[in-house]
Amino acid sequence: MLVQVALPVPLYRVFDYSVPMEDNALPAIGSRVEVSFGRQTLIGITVAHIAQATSSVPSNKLKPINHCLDDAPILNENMLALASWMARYYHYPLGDVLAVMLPTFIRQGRPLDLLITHWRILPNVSDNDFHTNANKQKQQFDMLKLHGARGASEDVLLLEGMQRPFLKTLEEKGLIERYIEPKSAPKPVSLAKMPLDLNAEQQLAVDAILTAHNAGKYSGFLLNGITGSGKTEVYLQTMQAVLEAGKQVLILVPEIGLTPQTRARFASRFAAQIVLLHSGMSNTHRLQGWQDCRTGHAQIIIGTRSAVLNPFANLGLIVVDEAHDASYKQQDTLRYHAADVALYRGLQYNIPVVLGTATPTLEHLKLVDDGKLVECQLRTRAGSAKLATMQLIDARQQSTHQQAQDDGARYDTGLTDILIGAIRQTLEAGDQVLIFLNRRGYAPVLLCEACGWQADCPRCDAHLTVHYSNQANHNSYLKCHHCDWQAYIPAACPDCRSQNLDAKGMGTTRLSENLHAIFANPQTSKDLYPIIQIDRDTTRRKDSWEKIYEQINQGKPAILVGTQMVAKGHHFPNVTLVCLPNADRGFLSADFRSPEHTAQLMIQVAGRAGRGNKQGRVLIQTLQPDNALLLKLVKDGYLPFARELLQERKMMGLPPYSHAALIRCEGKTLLATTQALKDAIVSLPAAHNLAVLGPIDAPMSKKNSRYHSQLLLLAKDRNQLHHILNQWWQPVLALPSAKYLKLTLDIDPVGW
Ligand SMILES: Nc1ncnc2c1ncn2[C@@H]1O[C@H](COP(=O)(O)OP(=O)(O)OP(=O)(O)O)[C@@H](O)[C@H]1O
Ligand SMILES: [Zn+2]
Repeated sequence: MLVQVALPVPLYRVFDYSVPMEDNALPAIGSRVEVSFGRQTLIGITVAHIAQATSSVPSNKLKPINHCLDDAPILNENMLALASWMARYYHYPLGDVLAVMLPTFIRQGRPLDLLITHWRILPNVSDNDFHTNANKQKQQFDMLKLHGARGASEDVLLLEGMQRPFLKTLEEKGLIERYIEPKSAPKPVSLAKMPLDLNAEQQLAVDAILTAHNAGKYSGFLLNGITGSGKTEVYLQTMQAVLEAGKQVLILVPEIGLTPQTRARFASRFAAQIVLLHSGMSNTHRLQGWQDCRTGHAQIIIGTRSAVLNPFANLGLIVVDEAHDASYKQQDTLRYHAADVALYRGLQYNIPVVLGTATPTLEHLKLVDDGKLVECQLRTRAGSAKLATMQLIDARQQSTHQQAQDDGARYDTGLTDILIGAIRQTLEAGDQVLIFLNRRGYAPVLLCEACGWQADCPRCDAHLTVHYSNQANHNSYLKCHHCDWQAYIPAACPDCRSQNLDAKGMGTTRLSENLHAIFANPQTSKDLYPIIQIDRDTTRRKDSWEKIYEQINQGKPAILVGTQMVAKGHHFPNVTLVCLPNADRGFLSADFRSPEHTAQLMIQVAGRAGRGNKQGRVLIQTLQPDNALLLKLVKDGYLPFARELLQERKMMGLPPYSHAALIRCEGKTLLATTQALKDAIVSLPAAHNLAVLGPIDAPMSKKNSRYHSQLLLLAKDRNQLHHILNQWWQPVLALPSAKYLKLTLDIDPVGW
């Protein structure tokens, strides 16, 4: 007998190896083996046993495995089935699929059992054990103290800023100790807090999901509930029954929303083993989390996209929160969509899968129409909160506020007087204001007023963003938000030498500055209200988002200025006014998906208003107040708007009424990338109901000094599309041009 091994190489096949005589048994299917591959040594997964006679490799060419790494399979049938389904559906090599699925340490062949060092404070040690001059030690001691009697793992402590030498010193002084936490079977989950009384619609949703759970059947649900309708409470009460039945629950959350607050929402309801899985974790923790899912130690698993690829001992429910969120689609290597994979896994385990959102994607609405998802609607806000009112402000007719500069000249703040009046009124009433601007930095363009020169990225088809701050540290530079290229701000125009360079447009930093100028005390120029900027620049540091979060939750009047980071599921009860000074631009974009995505973002941001006891309102400042789509969204709300878009897509035969595959080609010149796609089309099987669009230059065709062309296949029938790709895609990758170009395939792309 031989073993067939899936190896992490970009080849669409598995490899046959023999097993040395002295090995007593064949490596089990699902276990890791180390093999020689060319001149490399690789670690792969055993996926089958075959008789030598059936191998296509002649026996004198067969190589033996070096050794088997596992006594028992690390991947069960369920996981292997998942891998092979993903390989088929996404047309991606099996070995590479497995490489994406597995934690780094598993791929590197490390043992499964990790011994993670924990540190804790010894009992009877108190603050008095420190001398006054041991400040730094005391500070480190206090950090550990925050973790209570159980302490925390070394990894976590180092991440928080503790330093190893100090841990050692404190240990030598007999103040703290290290220990290895024994893993015992988790205790049954119990309630830490009483559930809320559900309203009728919430109850219907919980009942529907639990009916599927009790029957042990797969069922996909779209929990379509407006912002603040209490979807979380539906998750919690459904989870309760599932956890009490001794099953695990997986909750997927968008990339950015994964803050300690997410954990706290679940930890405050259940006394349970909760495991967090996200991209910022160390390899040690990723492996530990993977093991905890696999052994059943983890009872509630909260994770971003890739958590859906984990092995689970006894999964009972999957929740995909904010299911519309773009971060669920992986945009490189294996381009999977976590919500689609979640549905597949639900089928595998015969369990319910809940996709929760206030702004369902058109794909999910179509699945409801097709009877593939059961829709549960929550049409009102939970508790006493009311949905905020939405109002358009015509920025063409309203004058924008002019602010005087030190030299007396006036500049335009980009905010209409109506908006400023509403902000002032809200602050004076003791409430908070949220202003949404989806652009970080100071300004999106640096322009020469004399000759029209603009500062562009030398590596991308994009303007450089001006990062500029008036504050003391004078940190000014130009930066490309696509490739991170940085440059100094030139003193004069490189083309015409004019010194008349001007930053055009508005980023969050500039808007915050304008707000300082407008709302500060005119005598002292001190802020009367804090202005809190929330974007990737201000939350880069580990704990900065948490600090901001705390400050907001104190509830004092403040102005929050944020990018889409603030749109995602946050609950700030004192925000009563939400302003969108120019969020509606997306309705003008050429991308047919842009209105859908823009509307989702607008509704999510708007949904942050009035979640507490006071009525909220939303002001949308626009230059296109007659735009039919915008009017529909504001007047009728998201669902009727989405239904209208869906109707348009149907008429035009666009997804979800057709199925798409996007082929991208990346190379040194557009000529080469376009030609490669033309060569590829030649072998495309002729088919009815298949539209071939392109090759065309990709949007932003130059990125990071590489050029991109693309080709789109649109088919009426999904099976037909996959049938064609099965015949066509692998030969395309074998074309001569594919050797020096990068060709990728994206199934169900979310943008093109
Ligand atoms: N049945 C209920 N009775 C009273 N209050 C409730 C009930 N259900 C939920 N709530 C409260 O309503 C608030 C909003 O709920 P939640 O954050 O779950 O909304 P959501 O639907 O997730 O909104 P979003 O989509 O905007 O994130 C929370 O403070 C929650 O405690
Ligand atoms: Zn760039």
